[in-house]
Amino acid sequence: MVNSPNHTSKPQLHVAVGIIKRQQQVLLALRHASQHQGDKWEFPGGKVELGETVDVALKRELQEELAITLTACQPFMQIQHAYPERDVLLDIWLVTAFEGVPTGVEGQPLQWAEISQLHTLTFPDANQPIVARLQQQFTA
Ligand SMILES: Nc1nc2c([nH]c(=O)n2[C@H]2C[C@H](O)[C@@H](COP(=O)(O)OP(=O)(O)OP(=O)(O)O)O2)c(=O)[nH]1
Ligand SMILES: [Mg+2]
Repeated sequence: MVNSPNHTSKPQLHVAVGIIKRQQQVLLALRHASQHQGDKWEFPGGKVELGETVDVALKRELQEELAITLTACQPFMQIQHAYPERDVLLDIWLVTAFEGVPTGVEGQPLQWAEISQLHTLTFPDANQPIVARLQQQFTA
């Protein structure tokens, strides 16, 4: 394919992901059954659009999906993962300040999950290193 830099036909997605932390908990949203990696818990976020910086994309996604306004964040980690049907670059940010009350605008269930219990939940396959790093960094 002419437009694909690595000459494969797999989509390459750049995804802005927010870890919204409150004391020893993080906010999770349940992906809809019909979505890629459906019925799994995600950190809210979504695809970076053409011409957007990642932090601008994250701010937009958190507004669209949760109706909160991101006011401060810092880079946390990046994960490149090859799913059979698409490759993703997860650009993960720690959200350190926001305004508003998170709401599942798109009807998605939300939960504040204890960081120490994250390993008991089902996440997209790419997320394992995020869970490991959160537990390493924020649990005793
Ligand atoms: N938001 C999010 N996406 C993740 C995580 N882990 C993971 O593998 N992904 C993958 C699943 C999807 O393939 C991709 C996100 O794409 P998406 O289609 O859900 O993005 P979006 O929010 O822009 O969705 P849409 O508006 O197009 O419906 O990243 C995660 O923790 N959070
Ligand atoms: Mg999304």
